[in-house]
Amino acid sequence: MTRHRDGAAVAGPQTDGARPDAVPPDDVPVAVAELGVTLGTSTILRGVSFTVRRGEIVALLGANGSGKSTLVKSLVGIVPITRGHAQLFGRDVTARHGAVPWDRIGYVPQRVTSGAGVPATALEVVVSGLIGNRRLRLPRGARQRALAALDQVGLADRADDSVQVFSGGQHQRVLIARALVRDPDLLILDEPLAGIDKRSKDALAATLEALHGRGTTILVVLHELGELGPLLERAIVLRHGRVVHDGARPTPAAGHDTPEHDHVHPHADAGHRPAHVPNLRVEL
Ligand SMILES: Nc1ncnc2c1ncn2[C@@H]1O[C@H](COP(=O)(O)OP(=O)(O)OP(=O)(O)O)[C@@H](O)[C@H]1O
Repeated sequence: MTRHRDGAAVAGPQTDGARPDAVPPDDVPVAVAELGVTLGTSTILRGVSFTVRRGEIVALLGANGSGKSTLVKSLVGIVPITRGHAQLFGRDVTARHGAVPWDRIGYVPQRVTSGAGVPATALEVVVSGLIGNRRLRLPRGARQRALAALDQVGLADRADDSVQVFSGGQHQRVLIARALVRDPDLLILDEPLAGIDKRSKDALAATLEALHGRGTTILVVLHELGELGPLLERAIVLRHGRVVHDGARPTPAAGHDTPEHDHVHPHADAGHRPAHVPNLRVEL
């Protein structure tokens, strides 16, 4: 028995108008209902509800500290869910450690290097994405699958290079390849554009566009829309741990969609809003 309407979603009046009730639960990549997270004495997320349907590419936006990373970490079981429920492909990840359907999910965490201090090659790091279920044995064809994943991020020619010499952008692409090597149905990326060079941003945008074209569902945490802006069909905006917008991608105020912009300060962007995004202040 599911504990909330399958694919039930959506907080507040600004929803995307979806009618997910008819969709079978194992066909819904992400369904979150009234999710709350408290860490120590701080309530980080409260009453968060939304659904990501198969094949969607959805941005999770919000200012620093609004709870974006905590939300995706709670979905993949890194941070415990205190209240409400979350399902990935119909599996209740609220329930217990191990409930996350890793065979269908690729996760790229925020700001980590792919093999700091380890003399691993790009291929070895990507192959590690095939290790799971507490077994160290690699499946048949692991090398070819890892090479294909590296090819998807434009690094096939660097497969045998040590990741210790890679730039931040190249590390990010290796980590994305590590997430892609299992051919996931749902890809979750936390700030993949942060601190990477323009070439890697363009490569990432091309990779995500190709994945989206093949039907992969993508949930991506972002500070700035940047190179990914044209791809994004929908945005969920968090503020102080709550969903304040779920629908059309907001248009940032002039100058706010550049890598140089400092997104931390509050501002009102009312004069730059498109008409179809009503009453929305977005701190990007
Ligand atoms: N383990 C923790 N214990 C207590 N508070 C935490 C913990 N992890 C994060 N927080 C707090 O939760 C809030 C949300 O953090 P989170 O990293 O989810 O925000 P974010 O929107 O991803 O921000 P950023 O864009 O800076 O990464 C912040 O105030 C942060 O200090």
